[in-house]
Amino acid sequence: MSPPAAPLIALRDVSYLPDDKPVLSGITLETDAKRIGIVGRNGSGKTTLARMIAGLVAPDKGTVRICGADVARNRKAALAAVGILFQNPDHQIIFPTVEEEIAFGLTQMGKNTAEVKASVAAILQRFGKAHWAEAAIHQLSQGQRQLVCLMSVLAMAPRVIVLDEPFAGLDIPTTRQLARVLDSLDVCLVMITHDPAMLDGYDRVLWIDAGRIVQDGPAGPVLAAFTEQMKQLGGGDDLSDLSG
Ligand SMILES: Nc1ncnc2c1ncn2[C@@H]1O[C@H](COP(=O)(O)OP(=O)(O)OP(=O)(O)O)[C@@H](O)[C@H]1O
Repeated sequence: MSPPAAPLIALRDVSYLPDDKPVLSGITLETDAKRIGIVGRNGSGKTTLARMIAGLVAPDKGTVRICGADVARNRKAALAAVGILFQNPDHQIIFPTVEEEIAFGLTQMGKNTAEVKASVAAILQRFGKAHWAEAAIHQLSQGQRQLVCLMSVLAMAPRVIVLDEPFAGLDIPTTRQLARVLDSLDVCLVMITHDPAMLDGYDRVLWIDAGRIVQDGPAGPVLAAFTEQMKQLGGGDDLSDLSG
């Protein structure tokens, strides 16, 4: 009998304490769910958690494994297991043309020149964007640049994709088009958002506050409780959270 497959996502008692400041505390999440949402107020730790799941931030305590790989320590395994899409495509893009940008991650994974070329062509073809290959990225719109980032991630065929508010700053049609692309993907999506509607139909939602999980469960009840509390807080006049 073969050993049981490792969970898609396994965070065990994870904490992150830069300069002894608890940004994340005691986060545990073990799941094979395909659609996971993360909600929470500004500064609650969502982006830090996203970066940790993607292996870009190492925990000070606990372990983060994606498909069995310790993503902070094994970067090559991390690249194959998990991809991340940031809110602002300009924080992700480093190359001047679309094909160079998509090729980068594939090269990092150790693929040879022919494999990289074939994968870049295949992903552009899949999205009907073969004509973008040599396009200058800075001449594309923000939505188009976000699509380049998504294609770069998908070309690497990760099992898990972390999305950190991927629609912020995009117009309604672009948001809906990209959301449909994401919905159609047979991969695990971990979506961070301030918009509960984006998590409609999700399997599981984590609500984090001050770096801790305050609720973790099916989307319906967690989002209802979260929305209610956000409305209550928004109804008050206390701006102390925003004081510098
Ligand atoms: N390396 C670090 N050193 C010190 N503080 C940090 C570090 N990383 C994150 N923080 C702090 O941790 C808190 C959580 O930040 P994070 O960006 O994860 O929150 P967030 O929930 O994504 O916020 P937002 O919704 O506003 O994007 C912030 O106060 C941030 O300044």
